[in-house]
Amino acid sequence: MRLTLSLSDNPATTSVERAIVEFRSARPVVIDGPEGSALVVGVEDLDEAMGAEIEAVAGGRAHLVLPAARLRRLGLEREVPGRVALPMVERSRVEALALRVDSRIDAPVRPADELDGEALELARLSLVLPAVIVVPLAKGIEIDPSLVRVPGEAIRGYRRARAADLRIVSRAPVPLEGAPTSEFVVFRGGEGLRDQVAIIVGKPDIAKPVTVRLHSACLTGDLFGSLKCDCGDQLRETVRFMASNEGGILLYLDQEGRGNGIANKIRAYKLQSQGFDTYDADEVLGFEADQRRFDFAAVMLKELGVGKVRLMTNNPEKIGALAQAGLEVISDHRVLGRPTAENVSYLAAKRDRAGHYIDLEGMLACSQKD
Ligand SMILES: Nc1nc2c(ncn2[C@@H]2O[C@H](COP(=O)(O)OP(=O)(O)OP(=O)(O)O)[C@@H](O)[C@H]2O)c(=O)[nH]1
Ligand SMILES: [Zn+2]
Repeated sequence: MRLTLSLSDNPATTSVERAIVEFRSARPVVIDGPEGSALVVGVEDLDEAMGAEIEAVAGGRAHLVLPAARLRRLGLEREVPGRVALPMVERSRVEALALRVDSRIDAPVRPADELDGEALELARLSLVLPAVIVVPLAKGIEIDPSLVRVPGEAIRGYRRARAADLRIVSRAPVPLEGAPTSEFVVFRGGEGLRDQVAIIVGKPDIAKPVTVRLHSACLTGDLFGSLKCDCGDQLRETVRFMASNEGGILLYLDQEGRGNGIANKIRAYKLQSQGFDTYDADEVLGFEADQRRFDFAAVMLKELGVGKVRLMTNNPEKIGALAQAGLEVISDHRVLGRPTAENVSYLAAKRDRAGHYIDLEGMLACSQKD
């Protein structure tokens, strides 16, 4: 008898998720495109054995793909990702080209093709360093049939498909300090299968504009009170404000490190300890200023029945994303943490380089009064 039960109603999304698991486990995957297929592996995972295997199948056609941000840091003015033929650079230099601050590029860089771009997107979705080795596969070449294959097109459409698919899987009251009437509502189906959480504080009237905060996870700041950012203060101040006013909804979004993941954020912190600011450090690693998308937050709010929001934020991107998704957004409420010696330059960079509405002088004056 043949089992006909379908494993998924969306095979494209499923194949991307399998590819993410493989990528995070340091196993190569095959991306299929209209022009052909390629074997792809993250630079982070390139060890001697993997390198030798790649050389065996590559026949001189393997290349290193780097995002535009990284190429800029290597001294090239680029708007699009680029590729360097691996036979032109020593394998031992690959990691340096992907990561090292003092690295220089001395081989020709050609524009990446569509499949190269999809390989980089897979690395980003997998929260590994966005630097990949791509090996175009010659027609008819035999490869291990247990390797996971994913259509490139599915990678490109993944974030959008996932956002549309979020569903509530559990909810329960969780009394919080200072906000005893709070409920946690867990959504499943986000990017990379990461769960997203809505915390309903008090009893907001959803017929009126609801006070809302989209809060991207920050392990160091939210949980440990890191002095490098303002996240912990913003989180607690938001809950306190909602509890002592008409209630509200806080979306706690699994977007650690502006969506780059905790490993890349701590890599960026290491670079910051060497003098790079928050955006430059991310650029060295190959990330543009902000990886996050907030369209799925609008889906969560709509599922909770919310149509009008009063958004607590300083970030114009969040305001734009919710408005774009069809929510009515009032955005006159800023959330200011405490400026510290360690976070003023971070706050100034957000204001000057990402256009966040941060009145740093006002914050400093306030904190001196306290
Ligand atoms: N990559 C990177 N991420 C950081 C750094 N410092 C903080 N973060 C992350 O930045 C994000 C901050 O998110 P939010 O608190 O939502 O803040 P925001 O985008 O500044 O917007 P608002 O607070 O709403 O004004 C979290 O995901 C943090 O983990 C850093 O130096 N580098
Ligand atoms: Zn933080």
